[in-house]
Amino acid sequence: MSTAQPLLRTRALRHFWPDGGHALALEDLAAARGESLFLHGPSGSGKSTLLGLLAGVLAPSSGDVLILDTSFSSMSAAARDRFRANHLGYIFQQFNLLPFLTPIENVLLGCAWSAERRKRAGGTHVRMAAEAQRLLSSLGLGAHVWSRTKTGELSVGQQQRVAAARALIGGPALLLADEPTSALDASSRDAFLKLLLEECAIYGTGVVFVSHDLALARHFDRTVALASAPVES
Ligand SMILES: Nc1ncnc2c1ncn2[C@@H]1O[C@H](COP(=O)(O)OP(=O)(O)OP(=O)(O)O)[C@@H](O)[C@H]1O
Repeated sequence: MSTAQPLLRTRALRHFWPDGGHALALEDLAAARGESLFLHGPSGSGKSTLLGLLAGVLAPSSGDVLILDTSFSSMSAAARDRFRANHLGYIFQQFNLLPFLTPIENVLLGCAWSAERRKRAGGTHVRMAAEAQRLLSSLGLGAHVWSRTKTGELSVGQQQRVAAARALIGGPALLLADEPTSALDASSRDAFLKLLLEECAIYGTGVVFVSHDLALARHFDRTVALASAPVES
């Protein structure tokens, strides 16, 4: 793993929820640019919590998260939003797409808040739309679906592809994915993951992919396990 260009590092990271019931304590984690990590653990072990910490939408109780050598704790809320828009893509478990927009319109939202991402996606509306189409095609969504169908009318597997393209457009440094394949059968899941990781490789995008399904681990450079038991504060 290269130390010259660290993608992410965590330092003594701990997170306690206000009710005090559960906590996350993580051994220090590091990933190089372009590296793909598979994060697994049973339900309730803190996978989504960790993704929230890595995305800077949750502040840790103690310890620190650094993305591209930059600590979220050193940033104002506005700077965090900007940093996230520029460098992070997120695929949510429920996709969080806008159902009345077309797939292309949904994908373009992925770079709507970042001039850097728009530039990397081509800069002009025409070029960005072409890049959105390329991504959707590469991720297995046929041309007949792109522009005319409302995203809410697509199947789960098709929506998953739109969500992935939205997260990837403009080449974020880090893609965070929260069980986006849980509704798919095994062969569709494997095919989708292969395509997704190929696109990440094209962009040089590193990945933290969360799942409880260990069978998916073989697609990734490295596996990180979260323990099931809550830790003591
Ligand atoms: N907003 C919250 N307030 C209080 N506790 C929370 C909150 N969000 C999560 N937790 C608790 O933190 C623990 C870890 O939750 P998290 O959603 O991170 O687990 P997970 O591994 O992603 O689970 P799953 O696989 O079921 O999605 C759980 O015990 C959960 O109840």
